[in-house]
This record gives sequence, C-alpha cells and structure tokens, in this order.
Amino acid sequence: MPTTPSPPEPRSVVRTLLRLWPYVRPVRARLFTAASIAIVASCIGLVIPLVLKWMVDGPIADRDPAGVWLGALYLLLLGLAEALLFGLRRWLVARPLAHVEAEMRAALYRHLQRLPVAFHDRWPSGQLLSRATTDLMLLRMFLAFPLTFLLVNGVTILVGVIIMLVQDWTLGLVILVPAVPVLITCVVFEKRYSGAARLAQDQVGDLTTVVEESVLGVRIIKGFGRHRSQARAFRELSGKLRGTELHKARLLATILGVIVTLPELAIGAALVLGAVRVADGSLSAGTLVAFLSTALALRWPVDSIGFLLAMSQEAATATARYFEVMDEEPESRATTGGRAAGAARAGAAARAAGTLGRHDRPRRGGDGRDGLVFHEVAFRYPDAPSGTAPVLDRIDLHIRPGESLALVGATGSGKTTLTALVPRLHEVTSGRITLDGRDITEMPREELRSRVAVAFEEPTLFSASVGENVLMGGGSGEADLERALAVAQADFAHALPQGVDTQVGEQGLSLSGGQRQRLALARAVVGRPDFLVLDDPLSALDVHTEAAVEAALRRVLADTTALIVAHRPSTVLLADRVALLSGGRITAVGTHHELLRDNPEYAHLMSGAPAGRQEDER
Ligand SMILES: Nc1ncnc2c1ncn2[C@@H]1O[C@H](COP(=O)(O)OP(=O)(O)OP(=O)(O)O)[C@@H](O)[C@H]1O
Repeated sequence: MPTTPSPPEPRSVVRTLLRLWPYVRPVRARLFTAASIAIVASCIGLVIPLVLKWMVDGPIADRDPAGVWLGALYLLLLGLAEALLFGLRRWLVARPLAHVEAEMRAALYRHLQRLPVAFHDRWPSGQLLSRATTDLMLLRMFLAFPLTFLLVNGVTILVGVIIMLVQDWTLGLVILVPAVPVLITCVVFEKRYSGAARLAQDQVGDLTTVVEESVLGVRIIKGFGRHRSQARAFRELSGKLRGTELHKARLLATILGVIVTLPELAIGAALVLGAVRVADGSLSAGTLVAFLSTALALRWPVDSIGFLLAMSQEAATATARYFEVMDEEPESRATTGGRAAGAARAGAAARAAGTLGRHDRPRRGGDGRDGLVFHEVAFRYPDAPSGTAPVLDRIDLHIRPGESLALVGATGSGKTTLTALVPRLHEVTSGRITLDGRDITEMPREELRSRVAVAFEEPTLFSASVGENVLMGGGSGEADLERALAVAQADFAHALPQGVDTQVGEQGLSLSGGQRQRLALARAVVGRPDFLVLDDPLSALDVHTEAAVEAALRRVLADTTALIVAHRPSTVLLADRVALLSGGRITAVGTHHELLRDNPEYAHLMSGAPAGRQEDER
C-alpha cells in the first residue's frame, strides 16, 4: 500500500506563501484595493475616540446639547462608513478568491493526470484528495482573511499607538510595555504551531485514504465481517488527529492567553494612572476617554494576531503540501515526432470515421513496419528495494505486424508489468521497445496511445454512460460504438434501462464483473488501434460468452498486432504464437501445441490452468 511520502525540509512561512504569487497575480488589483479599503475602514474606527474626546472636552463640558447631537451624528456617520467599507472589501474579494481556488484545483488535477503511474503507486489517494480539497480551502480562507488582516491590523495597531503616544506619551509607553513579551510569544508559537499544523493536515490525508478505501471496499468489509476492525482502525486514526488538533488548540490558547492578558493589564494600568492624573488636573477627562477608547479599539486587532498567525501557518503548510505534488516531475515529453503525431491522429480520425479502408493504412512488412519489438528490455520498479532482481530482464520479443502473441507465465512472473511498458505506463529501465521500427520513447505519448489500446484484467469504468465509457477508447460515433459492443459481446448494454446512455455508476460497480470486462474490451477495440495490449481481459466471462468474444476478437485481431496475457488455453488459442515468461525472461516462443509438446513448464501451467484460475475467481 502506498505510504505518505515524508515532507521535504521546511521553508520559512513567508517564502512558502510567496509561491502562491503566480495564482494570486491575476487578482492582485482587487486584493490590493480590498486591503486598502479595509485599512481605511479600520482607521475610521480610530477617529471615533478623537470625536469622543472633542465631545467630552467640548459640548459635554460646556453643557451644549446641540454640540452633543452633532457629535452623535459624526459618530453614527463614522460607524456607517466603517461598516460599508468592510462590506465592500468582502464583496471585492469573494469572486476573485473563488477563482484562485478553482484555478489551483484545476492545475493540480491537470498535473495529476500528467504524473507517471509510478507516482500514483507511491502516493496514497487520500493524501492527494486532501490536498485538492481541504488544503485549497485553507488557502482560499488565508487569502480572504489573514493575508489582508495581518496587514490591516498591523497598520491599525501602528496608527493607534501613534495616536495614543500623541495624546499622552507616558500612558502610551505603559500600553507599549507588553509588546516585547507578546512578540517573543508569537515567534515561539509560530515554530511550534507549524509542526502541529503539518502533522494534522497529513493525518487528514491518511484519514481520507482510510475512508476512501472503506467506501470502495465496502463489499469486502461486509463480506468478511470486518466492519468492526475497520471502524477501530478509523477510530485510532481519528483519535490521533483529535490529539493533534487538541495540541494545536492548546498552543493557540497559550498565545491567546498571553496576547489578551498582557494588553488588558496594560490598559488597566493606564486607566489607573490616567484617572489619578485627571484627578490631579494634569490630564483632561476627554484625553483619557480618547486614550482608553483607542486602546479598546485596538483590542481586536491585537487579540486576532494569534489566530491570524495560526491560519497563516496552516496556509503555509497547505501551500507546501500543494507544491509537493506540483513539483513532481510529469511524464517526460517526447521531443521528436510531432509531424508523425499529426499524421497518426489524422489517420486514426479517418479510420474512426470509416474513410480509410484497411488497405489504405500505412503498409506493414517490407516497408519498415515490423510490428511490436522488445529489444533487450529490462525493468525494475523504482520503489523496489535495492539489491532485488529486476522484474523483467533482457526481454527479446518480436510480434510481427498483424500477429497476435499470447504471453503466458506463472502468477507474479511480470506479465502485467511487461504489458504496461508498451503504452509507457512505466518506463523501461534499459533496452527499448519499437512499434513498426520506431522507439516508443521517441513518439509523443499522444501518438503512442492513439496507436496502442489496452484492456486490463481489472476493468476500470468511470461515472459516465456506457457509450461514453466505450468511446473513451477512440471512435467517433454510433457505428463505431455498435461495432465495438458487438466484438466484445456487450450487447447487454442495449437492454439496460437507458440503453447505451445508461449511467454505470461509480467505477461501474452497478454492472457485473463480466459486463465491466466486456465494456473495457469494447473500449480497447473501438478506436481500431494498430496495436492491442490485453491483460487477461476475458477472465470474468463464462465459457460460452468467452467463446463468442474470442470468435469476434479473432476477426479484429486478423489485422491488429496484439499482445495478450493469457491464463487459459482458450484465450491462448486466440493467438498465433505463445511466449512463455519465466524468471523475468522469455524462455520459449512457439505455437500453443509446440510449447505444450516441448516445454514442461508451459505444459504444467496450461494443465493447471483451471485450478490456477480458481484462486482468481474465488
Ligand atoms: N507498483 C509496483 N511496485 C513494486 N513492485 C511491483 C509493483 N507492481 C507489481 N510489482 C511486482 O512485480 C512482480 C510482477 O507483477 P505482475 O503484476 O507484473 O505479475 P503478473 O505476472 O501479471 O501476475 P498475475 O498473473 O498474478 O497477474 C510481482 O513480484 C509484483 O509484486
């Protein structure tokens, strides 16, 4: 099972968050405008204490009711302006930030499609899902709130402190005393919280993997009565996550405690000192009111620093996790063959449209087309422990144009691995594979995959209609679809409630295993590929259906170069020749009857075939 890859060396929060700039750049004007509006709104809040001072020392001291009403009107207008500006800020950022989140998600999805199969073998799906959902949501929240408010609150605190110092510098210094311990607490908090935030987000990924596996494997879990042990495993993981979240909450509570308590004590001290000075006449009552109102207006900007820092830390972790995937190297792009790709696409499209007959196809045989050839191919999985033997070693195999070759070997001998090398789902470790004389690594993948169609033993269907699933393999319309369904003996599709428009449900699980296999086979043949790679595609069929599929396939295979992994003699008989894979090497090639006669290992595999399959069919 893939395990969570360990995180790389941590970078500073700011350096990590700066990586978001390419995505934020298109909406920077709105974000800056919104931040400026928020700063103005916040500073308007700081004007209110000055109006209060004017009212206390002026109209209230002079017992002037008209002046008091005027002051109240000013306060009302200032409050309204503050509220309207904050509302405007929110309206300005909502749409662009949803756009940033959508763009980042789309980029991640595109990148995931381009990453090699080896990457997906390595990464648990839950880790990828949590990056595409929870992490991106955290980033949107960071851009909408902490990013702006760390700036806005910073400016507000600065302006507020200046106003207080101007009102009365001794009281201002009293208020400033807690600044040093608060700053030290913030630095310590940031360090500790970053580790906890990373752990929590990774644990969310692990939990997502467990949920996904349990949902997809619900039949096995129920079938084996494993729901209790699965629930226990889930509880353990969610218990760990709960522990990490509580640790985060404790850290947050500590910083909030310091950030709230120390400034409150300073305000209390300033109140006492100010009251004494008003009593002895060295300070006006209005100044004290203004001073304390400003200090109280700064409470929220100061108090919020704790959770704004926490949210920024979580956003930095989310950014790091996002770019861990985005920094992975996608499948290498071939640099040659662009023109050939165009020609191949045009050819495939024309064939699909039925405008090219078989004789119009590029010629095989004497003109350089020599089918599918493995030249000294060796392969080892990138994550295999060092020192282990390669799965495939010095494979030399020639499948002639129009020929079909069955690949037979014991379980685990590397048949699936070998078939995966042809469409470059894995890259050969050494040696090369050629299609009609051209090295597959020199072909653009698009061309390669338009010429080679695959069907695996485990048929994967998508949440789409039957027709859409089949036409994913190429082809251009109803005629192709009908022909492919006929070849794969998948006429059952017409009997479904909405015929070929019937939705097959998640992973096609609303269909039987044999039905899914037949649709996967139809998908492989619908584009009339030049090369077919079939990994035991008939294993789930009953003998009668298998015979009918084989008869239809034989007609298709008459023109197509095919490599077919086979376990049963009936499937082997589809092929012109058979190759035996043993110990990572091709140890024999010949017709079924020749190998049956001359090769004891092959004879043993074929005679034990029905028994061998039982294990799979159970
Ligand atoms: N992603 C992977 N990473 C590492 N090793 C792998 C991976 N996939 C398969 N293997 C190993 O490669 C070997 C060949 O596996 P492969 O699936 O190709 O065998 P097979 O002949 O197709 O088996 P079967 O007949 O059971 O389908 C096995 O030892 C398997 O454990």
